Amino acid sequence: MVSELFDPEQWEPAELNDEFRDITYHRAVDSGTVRIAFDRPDVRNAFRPGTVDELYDALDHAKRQTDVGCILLTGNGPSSKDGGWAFCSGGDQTVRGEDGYQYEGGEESEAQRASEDASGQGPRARASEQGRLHILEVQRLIRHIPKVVVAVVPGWAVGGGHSLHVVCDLTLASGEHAKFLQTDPDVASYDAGFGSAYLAKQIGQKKAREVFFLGKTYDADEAADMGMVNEAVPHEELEETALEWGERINAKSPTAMRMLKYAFNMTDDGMVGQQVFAGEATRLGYMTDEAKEGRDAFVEGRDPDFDDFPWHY
Ligand SMILES: CC(C)(COP(=O)(O)OP(=O)(O)OC[C@H]1O[C@@H](n2cnc3c(N)ncnc32)[C@H](O)[C@@H]1OP(=O)(O)O)[C@@H](O)C(=O)NCCC(=O)NCCSC(=O)c1cc(O)c2ccccc2c1O
Repeated sequence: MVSELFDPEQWEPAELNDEFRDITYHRAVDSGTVRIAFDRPDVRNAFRPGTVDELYDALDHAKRQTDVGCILLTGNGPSSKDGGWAFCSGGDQTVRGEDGYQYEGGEESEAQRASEDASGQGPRARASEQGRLHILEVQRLIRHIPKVVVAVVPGWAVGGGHSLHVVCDLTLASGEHAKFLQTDPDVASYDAGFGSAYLAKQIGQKKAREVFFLGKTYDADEAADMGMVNEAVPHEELEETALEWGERINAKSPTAMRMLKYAFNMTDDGMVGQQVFAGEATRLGYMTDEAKEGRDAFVEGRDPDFDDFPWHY
């Protein structure tokens, strides 16, 4: 069983799924939606460095599927130990070293080993001696991926797990079991980027400071009232609803959705936000006959003739 809320009739294993150890990766049978799930329910889906590598690989794979418009990010459950549910409880504190989270011996998955072999460069420093904080790379991938990423929260979203839901485009939460909590300062950590500053853009400065400085736990309805959760639904309906959201999203224009996501990002993302948006504007430009004329003229060794193309206003 993948997860108690997982309906096996709706999903098939995605490429790479069999090679993952700490996550599962599925593709919807009937729509362009994928489901990526933390799969360490007995530790509230805490992530270790290998988990983060797998998450990055799955997201990067999903990014390159041109028939996929929606990514669901969730946590499998419940815990076999106590029946508790979690989206993600952040970095696994048992493998936290002095400079980040440490790989344990043999933690690399088959997928990582395969990708290292395929590079032809021998083992890269992926499973390194260095501590890692590369969940931040995952955050940036979620932020820039040209698809809608939905955090589907069946239980605890805590610490770095809370920050992950913040950076997702939408959050759908279990009415009964979802709980939102920031423990970063309890364990002397701080996500000083999307996890805090961007959260303040979502729920306001006072509330964001309350989340970190008082460390209260919020249920799904409270989190929705605060503006960091889109909707709370009955636990049993969580994944069904998430799949419906995926279908709604996939029915829309891919270009419009991509441009909208980057437009929403741009005001907060500085020059990188402008670059990402502008890159898509360039792509649209490349698709015009006007651009083809510029390219063809160069290739054919003649002056370009733009006379037929208007100066739009
Ligand atoms: C999540 C909890 C609030 C749940 O409490 P509950 O009482 O329901 O459950 P238990 O506490 O009994 O937990 C069950 C079981 O899971 C283990 N566990 C839970 N969380 C973790 C964890 N994060 N790491 C390791 N293990 C965990 C727990 O020990 C129990 O094991 P047993 O063997 O006893 O069964 C509560 O568990 C909790 O508060 N967890 C810790 C949350 C936390 O502090 N997370 C880390 C925050 S820092 C972070 O995530 C982070 C990561 C980064 O990579 C960053 C990078 C850059 C900047 C910042 C980063 C950052 O802040």
